[in-house]
Amino acid sequence: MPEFVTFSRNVFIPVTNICRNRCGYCTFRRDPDHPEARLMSVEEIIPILKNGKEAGCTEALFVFGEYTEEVPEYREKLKKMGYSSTIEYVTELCELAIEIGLLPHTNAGILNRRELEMLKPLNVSMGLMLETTAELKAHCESPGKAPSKRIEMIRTAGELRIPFTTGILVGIGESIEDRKHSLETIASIHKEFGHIQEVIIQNFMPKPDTPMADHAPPTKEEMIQTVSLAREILPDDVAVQVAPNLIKPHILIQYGATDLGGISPTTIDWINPEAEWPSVVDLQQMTGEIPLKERLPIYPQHIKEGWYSSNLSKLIETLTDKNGFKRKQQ
Ligand SMILES: O=c1nc2n(C[C@H](O)[C@H](O)[C@H](O)CO)c3cc(O)ccc3cc-2c(=O)[nH]1
Ligand SMILES: C[C@H]1O[C@@H](n2cnc3c(N)ncnc32)[C@H](O)[C@@H]1O
Ligand code: MET
Ligand code: SF4
Repeated sequence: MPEFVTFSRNVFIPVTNICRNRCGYCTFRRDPDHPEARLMSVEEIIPILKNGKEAGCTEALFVFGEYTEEVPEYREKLKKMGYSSTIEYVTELCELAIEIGLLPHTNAGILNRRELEMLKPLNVSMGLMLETTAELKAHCESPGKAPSKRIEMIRTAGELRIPFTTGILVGIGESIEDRKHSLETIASIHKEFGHIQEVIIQNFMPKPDTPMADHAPPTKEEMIQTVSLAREILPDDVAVQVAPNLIKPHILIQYGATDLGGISPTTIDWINPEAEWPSVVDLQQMTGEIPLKERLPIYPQHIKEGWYSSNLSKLIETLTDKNGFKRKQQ
């Protein structure tokens, strides 16, 4: 059993759901002509950030469809808003979040080295799920889910010393051997660069009206097995994260999960909108005798090692205690 289990409080900003990929399991993505296709404006985002700050959140989680610029309708929308590229817009959003007092964590799918370099000074951490190293039908219409591309970006983030979240999506048609190989791949990248803070073992949730609507989700036993495998394969300084709105965490903690990811008092999980966030009190009930500890979206080891830019040092300092966890409010 771990000494404690960690989580963070975030606001989830689904900046755009337009995406060049078409993953078989995803309901986040919308076609550009769909009534729910969106590119959120700064005016829409500011109150969400402010609400989150007031509710005690520390993290602004910005999520995007991937390389939306490859979709012409989106490019025009962005231009009308006054931005020449998505990355330019993301930098402005991150600056806003910092001004309001939240630490940015961006997951915009695949980004190149130049884009990562632009975001590093404004993000305390970034994320990209490896998903799997297997070539699967779920990803046959998603060029950005090619394992080699994902591995390349995770490695580049390491070279740039960006604290990083990655993970695997469990139950999308991969075998146990594939899961093992995916986790070994992540472990070997981490051994080279030391930037991976957490690996999410995310259980696939079938969604209606998707190609994988009738594909069975992983069983509890499979999840236990995969969490155990992750704990065995990953170095000790990497947290194993499970999502407490998608699966009951107690048993998974016994097998090696040490983090419950971001939960939000003010926003929904836009990727799994049907799965409500537990409150902190619910979380404590779920973890039972194991104490909970609130962390920031940058882990203590990376704070200690100074893996953040000077733009972020003041905010990190006011939010942390002497051990690099969230400071208790006075
Ligand atoms: O609310 C969610 N947060 C998700 N997060 C956020 C995560 O829970 C926290 O932002 C990190 O633990 C950092 O604190 C992700 C972050 C990534 O970098 C990559 C994938 C995910 C996936 C989810 C998700 O499905 N739902
Ligand atoms: C942000 C992450 O959310 C995950 N994701 C996308 N769709 C689903 C789903 N139906 N069930 C669980 N996780 C999903 C992917 O792993 C993506 O990378
Ligand atoms: C909404 S999914 C998260 C970000 C990105 N579209 C990816 O799949 O990597
Ligand atoms: S999971 Fe991400 S990359 Fe795949 S379709 Fe959804 S938004 Fe696009």
